[in-house]
Amino acid sequence: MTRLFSDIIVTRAASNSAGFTAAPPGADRLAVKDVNFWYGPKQALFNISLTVPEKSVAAFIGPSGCGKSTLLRCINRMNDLIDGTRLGGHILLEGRDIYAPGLNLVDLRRRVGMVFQKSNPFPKSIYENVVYGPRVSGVRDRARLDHLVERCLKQSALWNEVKDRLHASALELSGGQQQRLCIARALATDPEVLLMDEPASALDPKSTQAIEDLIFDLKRDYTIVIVTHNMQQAARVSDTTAFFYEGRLVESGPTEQLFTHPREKQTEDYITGRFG
Ligand SMILES: Nc1ncnc2c1ncn2[C@@H]1O[C@H](COP(=O)(O)OP(=O)(O)OP(=O)(O)O)[C@@H](O)[C@H]1O
Repeated sequence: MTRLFSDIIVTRAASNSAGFTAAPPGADRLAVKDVNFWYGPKQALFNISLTVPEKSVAAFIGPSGCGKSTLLRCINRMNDLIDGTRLGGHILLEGRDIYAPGLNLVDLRRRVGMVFQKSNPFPKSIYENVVYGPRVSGVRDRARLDHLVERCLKQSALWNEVKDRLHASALELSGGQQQRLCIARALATDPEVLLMDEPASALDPKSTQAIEDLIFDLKRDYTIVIVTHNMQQAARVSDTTAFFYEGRLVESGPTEQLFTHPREKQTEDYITGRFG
């Protein structure tokens, strides 16, 4: 049995000033270990363990309500913002537990960027949207910010469409362009991991294709986790896939294997459209 979401590698090393460690050689970028999660009394995730290799795309799939987005939001501690939530287990970024006491949350969210289903640009210019995070972190140098804007908009394949109107409102962009702008904004803080919660589900086929092409390009530099309802999309963009059902991880592995030779009957029923 080949497993890309392989056994968890937990290695301790001296932490840097931000409370994180350098990646031990061969470590997965991200590891979820025995995670249980509750919204108040309701348990939404049960004993989830998986790993995501560096510079790859992992897709989370499964029927509505199975916990995909909940797990994604645990990876940058977005669920902390909801009263009454509780997590058991560990989520390791470069071998370091992101739920460890004293962890710097601002730094975590810089390192683990997030793109949502519905694009959410700020009501500011294109330029100001991209530089928002770096500005908050204190970057003031104009030349540096200009350079950053160009780099991030190029990385998000938006530069050619907006380079002549960087100071126009972001709200004037099309839905697909706004989503690419949100990706550029997420890239501006130099994340290592990008979380994407159904990033193309509100877009037309052409914009969806643009986002999928972009994900393919971005994995050269970033580790990406995408939640999607669209199984063709998971098959097209991801290297590994994890199938969830009712808060449990049913099966995970290389995408091609999971879609062609699923180990579990439940996975097969889902990917062949028998339920969900
Ligand atoms: N803020 C919340 N408070 C209470 N329960 C929640 C909250 N958010 C999600 N849940 C519950 O947790 C479970 C998992 O939800 P989640 O949104 O993670 O599923 P999902 O697989 O992403 O679904 P979808 O594909 O419909 O987005 C569901 O039963 C849902 O009702």
